Amino acid sequence: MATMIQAESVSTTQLKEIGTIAVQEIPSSDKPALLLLHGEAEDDIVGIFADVLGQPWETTTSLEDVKSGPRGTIYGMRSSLAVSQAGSWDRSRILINTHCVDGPHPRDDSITESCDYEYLYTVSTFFRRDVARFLSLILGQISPHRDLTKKARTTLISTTFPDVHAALPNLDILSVGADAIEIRVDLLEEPLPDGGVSRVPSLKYVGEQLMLLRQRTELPIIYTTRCTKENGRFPMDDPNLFFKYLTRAIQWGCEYVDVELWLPDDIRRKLAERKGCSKIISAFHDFSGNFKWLAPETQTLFERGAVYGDIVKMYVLVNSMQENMELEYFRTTIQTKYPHPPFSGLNMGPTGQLTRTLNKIFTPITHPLLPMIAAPGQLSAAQINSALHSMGQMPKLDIYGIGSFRSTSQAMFFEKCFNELSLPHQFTFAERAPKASIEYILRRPKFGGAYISPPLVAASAPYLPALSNAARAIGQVDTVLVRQENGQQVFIGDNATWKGIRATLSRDFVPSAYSRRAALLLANSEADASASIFALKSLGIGPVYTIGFKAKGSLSAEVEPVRSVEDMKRLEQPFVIISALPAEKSLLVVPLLKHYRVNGKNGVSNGGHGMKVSGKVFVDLASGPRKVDPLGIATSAGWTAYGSADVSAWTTVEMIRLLVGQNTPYDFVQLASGVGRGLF
Ligand SMILES: O=C1C[C@@](O)(C(=O)O)C[C@@H](O)[C@@H]1O
Repeated sequence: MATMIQAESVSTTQLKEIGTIAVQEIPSSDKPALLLLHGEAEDDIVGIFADVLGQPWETTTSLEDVKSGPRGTIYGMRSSLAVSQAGSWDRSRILINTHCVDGPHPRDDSITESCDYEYLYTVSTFFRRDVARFLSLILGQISPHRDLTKKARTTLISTTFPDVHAALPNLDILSVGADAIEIRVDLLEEPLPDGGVSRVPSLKYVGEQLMLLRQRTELPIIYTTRCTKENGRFPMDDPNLFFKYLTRAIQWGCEYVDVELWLPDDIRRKLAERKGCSKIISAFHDFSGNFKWLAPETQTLFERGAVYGDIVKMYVLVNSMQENMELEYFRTTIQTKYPHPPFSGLNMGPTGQLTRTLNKIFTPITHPLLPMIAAPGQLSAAQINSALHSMGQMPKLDIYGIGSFRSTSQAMFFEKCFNELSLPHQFTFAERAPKASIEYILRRPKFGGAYISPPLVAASAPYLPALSNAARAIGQVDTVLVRQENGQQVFIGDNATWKGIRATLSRDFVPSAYSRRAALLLANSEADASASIFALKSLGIGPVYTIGFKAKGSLSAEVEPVRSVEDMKRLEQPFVIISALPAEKSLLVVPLLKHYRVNGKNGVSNGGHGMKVSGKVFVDLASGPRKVDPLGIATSAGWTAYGSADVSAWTTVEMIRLLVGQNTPYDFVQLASGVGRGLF
């Protein structure tokens, strides 16, 4: 069975001898079993889902075929046919209703109700990465919540648009520094034929608004139906209205669903039972001005929220500084008593702004480009950072970019990002000088971290004794972090490049698409390929065949060199090809791309037995001028192709997260580079 790398942990006690790397068995049932319902003549979506999943697919007219067919095959069926046979459906597969919003068929909510999930899409502009994100979440193959709970501080941007269309042009800027984005469903204003707006937007309207937002952002979405008593517009006379709208949010694959604490227990329980991979934020707001943080009932409120909440949020309107002190006392005592679930607590109103800077879990932020603030006293990310700095909570650090001339545009991006977020840090770019220069920079008094491009060979840097698991296994450090351990400052050598490669690979494919499939890797040396091997192994890839080098290090298990045409003939068909060759050798990959070309439309080829098999992925890590265009050739041969600009942008996102704890959307990195698709 394939092995998967556990790459997250940073070990500061293990020194950098080539030790064993932590591995974890991939669950055997990692190929999901799905049945997709689709509209008449809209079965293309089944092929796309299957392609994203890396699984074969079939369309059928009978549920009996679906039950007896291979589990790994994705089945598609016209929704009208499924409805007539629904009585005999045994729920042995995850049932997803797909609906084409700009297609000819009206959406039938009764079909949605009988399905586990619903996927809404447009064909006029299609977003394959949205399919990958939706499937990865509902299948539990990614966990944004788990990732966010590891961050020291998290924020959410609360959008207050009556129509999401208005947000789209500025979305990348709005979301710089945000870890999640909130859609205030209660603030959406659905236009009515009579020129007015509906009191409660219809599910159809809400679904389409959510779809639009999700197509344009990679941030986890928080879906909120705020009630009238808590500064929202959702009427409170019928709690079932909340149940209906929040259930749909789960079916649409929202990462977070905001569930107000006043809702009856059975509604909150049923939502928790159905939440699947979505997370619940238990929400409580008090605008009375009489709330007491230190009253015994306040702890009870937290405990009630914690029953079904993955996060408990308690926000109250205050008038005095004293109440800020009381909240901070409550925060410390409650999280000492109950470290889980995380507590997001703050005081609203101008007096409470201090607590908006001290809260560390999902602090709501606003942005000058939003039409209005969502609640009294809300601050922007930049305002919070400035306040934290002035209170001594965010000391100024010197962050370095150490590298060659080629990477100076990355340096400019760091500067832009610091400015946009009002971070107090100083960014300095240092040209890589011989030998001791990196060690010298590390010893500067305010050294706060660095990225190093091209990366440093870990074994050549005795001044970096602590390495992350990834840096140790890959043998290369591209990011140096400064952490406090037992009151001591420690430098940690980390590697962000493998995460950039992994993020690129999983942009249009779910992680399980890679599991147990073969990969082909071309490079001049093992060092050039090791971040790719690590990324592939983290996705549970099967055998990795190499051309140009033989792997000998800690990542060499299941990595085999291809030395001859005979070897080539017995190779398993590769699902992914990565070229880590320099630009001038790029053309060497071309015959392979053509040999393993993907036949048919959209990279979907017929695999025999009436089954259609899925497409493949090509990544070219080379940058600089070249004689041929491997990406163009790959695309026309049916491959889904990515270049070094994609990988670099994802790597930059990861570096900024590691070095200054801020989230910058991939699209913002692309945008700020100002040069077409690429930064570097
Ligand atoms: O719950 C909250 C917090 C909030 O009310 C605030 O105080 O910032 C803003 C709302 O959009 C969000 O749902």
